[in-house]
Amino acid sequence: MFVLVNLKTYPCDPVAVAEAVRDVDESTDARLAVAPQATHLERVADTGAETWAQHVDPIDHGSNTGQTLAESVADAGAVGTLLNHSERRLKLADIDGAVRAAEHAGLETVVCANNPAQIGAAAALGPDAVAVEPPELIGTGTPVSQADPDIVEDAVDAAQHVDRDVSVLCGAGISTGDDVVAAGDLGSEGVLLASGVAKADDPTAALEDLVEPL
Ligand SMILES: O=C[C@H](O)COP(=O)(O)O
Repeated sequence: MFVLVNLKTYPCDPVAVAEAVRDVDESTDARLAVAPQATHLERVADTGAETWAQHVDPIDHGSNTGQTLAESVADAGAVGTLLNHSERRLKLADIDGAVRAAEHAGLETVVCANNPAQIGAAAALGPDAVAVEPPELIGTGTPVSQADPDIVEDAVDAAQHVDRDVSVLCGAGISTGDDVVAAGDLGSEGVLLASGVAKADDPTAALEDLVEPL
């Protein structure tokens, strides 16, 4: 299972969380990664933790003030990027452009979507993975795998119908090892989570709990 921890703009210490991700990753067969804010990418990557960007724009080098260039996040040490997160929605053409920009920079891609229909559309763009996240469950602590298991199974079916090479993650409210196991039982190959680790008093303990049953 892939456990991708999005730090959003939570007021946590990104380096401390990254060190916890690195250390727990070494103790499990699961794959762990962390997605800090763009300004923290280099410091986080320097810890040795697998580091992802939260977003890149569908642009090349040039006159794009204030935008995030895929090559720049790769230079900072990121190996992948989220795209179209529920809190950073893009138009379809821009998701397509951002997937191409990320690929050009050598970044792995996870395109987020709200529901199975959007997952099918996202999978058709050829990312490495898609992540289904019902927005109403994000940050609630109520796991999608428990509150809406059908959405995960339907997302897996939708993605496989389009492209069997596209992995499916699920997210929203995931915070325990049981949630991760339930996600896997529904056909998900990983989880995307944030508050369960970024807001934890002890991120290492939270991560250990997430991977303990794997
Ligand atoms: O990127 C992570 C997701 O939005 C899930 O957030 P959450 O784990 O706080 O529900």
